[in-house]
Amino acid sequence: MHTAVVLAGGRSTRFGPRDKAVADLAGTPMIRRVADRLVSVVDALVVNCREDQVDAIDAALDGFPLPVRFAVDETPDEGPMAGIGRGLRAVEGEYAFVVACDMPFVDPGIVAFLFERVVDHDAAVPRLDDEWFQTTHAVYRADAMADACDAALARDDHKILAALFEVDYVVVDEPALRAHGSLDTFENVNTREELAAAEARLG
Ligand SMILES: Nc1nc2c(ncn2[C@@H]2O[C@H](COP(=O)(O)OP(=O)(O)OP(=O)(O)O)[C@@H](O)[C@H]2O)c(=O)[nH]1
Ligand SMILES: [Mg+2]
Repeated sequence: MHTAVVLAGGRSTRFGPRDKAVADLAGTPMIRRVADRLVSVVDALVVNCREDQVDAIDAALDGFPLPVRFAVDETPDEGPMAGIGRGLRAVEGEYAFVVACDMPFVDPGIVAFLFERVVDHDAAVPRLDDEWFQTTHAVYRADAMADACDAALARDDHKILAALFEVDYVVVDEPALRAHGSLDTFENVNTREELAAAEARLG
């Protein structure tokens, strides 16, 4: 049983007045594009967001073929790591792929490979040459990482790496990632300009 946890609890401040999670990207809400890319590699979807986002996201996911569950932030605006922990608590299986709602080119081949690499560990985290850990595009053992998130938050540390470094993680490097899919998987849409660029690529 593999789950995807889609993080959508941010305020999209660089994007503008509206929520990028449900922004139209070439005719499809962004979060729906992310979800649709994952149908072949997971069995269920968990969406982490604020209460005030639920109706719009639920509408965007209307007719999605897998079970969808919402994991609403108890306290909003605690940062993405709090969202990861909250989302992972709602996961039923052992492992979950955590992904930001603004990664519309997420590659199922790479996701499947991360699920392979995480076996016997608590996390499989991509890291490209000369870049930092892709913690919002990683597979986690749900209970271990949720515990690590709670522990970090309890000491008022909101950094994702503070939680990650508490668990047994493996780094998945660029050559391995390239062998399993397109690095476009990590592209994320933060601004209107990036939305236009993504739209252009989708033709
Ligand atoms: N639950 C929760 N998720 C968050 C929070 N902040 C960011 N996220 C999510 O983390 C992911 C990466 O964050 P960003 O790309 O910075 O998105 P954002 O914070 O909405 O956008 P900006 O306001 O422009 O930084 C996105 O999927 C966000 O929805 C938060 O405070 N709580
Ligand atoms: Mg942000």
